[in-house]
Amino acid sequence: MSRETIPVTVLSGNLGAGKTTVLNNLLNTRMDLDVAVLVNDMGEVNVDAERVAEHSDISEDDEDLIELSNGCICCELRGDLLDALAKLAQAREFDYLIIESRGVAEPLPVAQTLTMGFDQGDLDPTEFYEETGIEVMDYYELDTTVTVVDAHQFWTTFDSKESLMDGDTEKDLGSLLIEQIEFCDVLLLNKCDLVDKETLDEIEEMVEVLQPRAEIIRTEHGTVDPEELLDTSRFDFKAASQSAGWMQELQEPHQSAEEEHGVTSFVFEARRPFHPERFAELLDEFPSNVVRSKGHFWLAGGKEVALGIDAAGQSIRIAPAGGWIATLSAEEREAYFEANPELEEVWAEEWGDRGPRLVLIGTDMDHDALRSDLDAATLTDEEMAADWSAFEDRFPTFEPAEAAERDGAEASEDSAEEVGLAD
Ligand SMILES: Nc1nc2c(ncn2[C@@H]2O[C@H](COP(=O)(O)OP(=O)(O)OP(=O)(O)O)[C@@H](O)[C@H]2O)c(=O)[nH]1
Repeated sequence: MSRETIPVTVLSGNLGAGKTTVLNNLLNTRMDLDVAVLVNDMGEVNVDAERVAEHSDISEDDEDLIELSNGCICCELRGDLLDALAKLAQAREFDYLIIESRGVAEPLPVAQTLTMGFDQGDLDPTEFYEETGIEVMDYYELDTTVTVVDAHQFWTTFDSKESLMDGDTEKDLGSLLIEQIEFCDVLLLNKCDLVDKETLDEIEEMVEVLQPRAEIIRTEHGTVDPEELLDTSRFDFKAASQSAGWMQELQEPHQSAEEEHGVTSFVFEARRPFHPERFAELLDEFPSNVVRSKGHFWLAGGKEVALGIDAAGQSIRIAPAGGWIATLSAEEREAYFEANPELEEVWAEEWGDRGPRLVLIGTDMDHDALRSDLDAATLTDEEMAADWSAFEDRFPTFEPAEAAERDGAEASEDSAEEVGLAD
């Protein structure tokens, strides 16, 4: 098989979800593809690589098996990953590459590394790259991103407060799981042998709300038709990064009916800012059945900048989400409306587009109670007329200059601050 670029499948999934089992199954299935494998393991010794070598035709000394240990390919090993892949492609001909990322790796940065190479802003070029100018995009094309989910541990992980270090940031397992679900083309719901049908339906319903674009496949012991994972051409960076359920909900809001297992989502919108202290208190006490919330909001005191909120599991990230359109000059605003006519619908007298717009996804959520709690966190008539700078405010402050032009409702990752509002 010959082609210009080598397609790549990336396997992600929490610790022990079954990535290596899936990989070994794939390698043991007769395929007319010559597959190379890159395994990124946690510790100094690459146990997964040994197991791949043990259970397949690929040997550990084989050039087709690369191990990157003692670091994470989505953080500190990104440069190493680019070099290893470029060298691999130069050294040998093969048709397909499978990358098994380690248990805590986020799929998005791995996908970015493969699609953008060294052009990622914060990545220093390696010696190899400086000398040769060769990098991944010259040889590879991301074909499919796969998340392996442990159905048996699903709800435990989902609710888990247990945290892991992911590079410099601490992440709880629940939010990692959500990120992995939100960013994939194919989702393997593995270990189905350990779970009853009703639980599986319940998990699937949650996954469908969080990630409507993914193909969900139920598996036992990682057994899956290779055609579902290799050479599918399903990966599309833009679609993948924008496909999460919350994003669709914000773009086409609808009140979802109570589903069989109570997984629902709704959009909260208001024309007033949140009171900084009341909103912080609400976030401190946010019900645990709200599993995902995302969007932007207006905080009394910050008339210039919209703040983005991105909450998954136990972690809440706040970041500037751009300036309000209302702060633009009349001409700029005109041009903005021409390009985005739908924005005229969210325009209100006096405050323009300022106001919270959040989507909440959860199980058995009491929409009315949540809506009224959120409403109660916005300013009262009296407070609207008061001096907003006098309100106690525990939120991080961002200067207008930090806020790039608002792009949808997304919080910019670069300046996000993990907030522990309770502290
Ligand atoms: N019962 C059952 N066990 C499974 C299944 N899939 C994998 N396992 C077992 O679960 C354990 C973890 O599987 P791995 O394939 O090592 O998981 P992993 O995601 O590669 O794990 P890390 O590399 O540690 O992140 C192993 O003992 C597997 O044999 C399954 O579908 N059912």
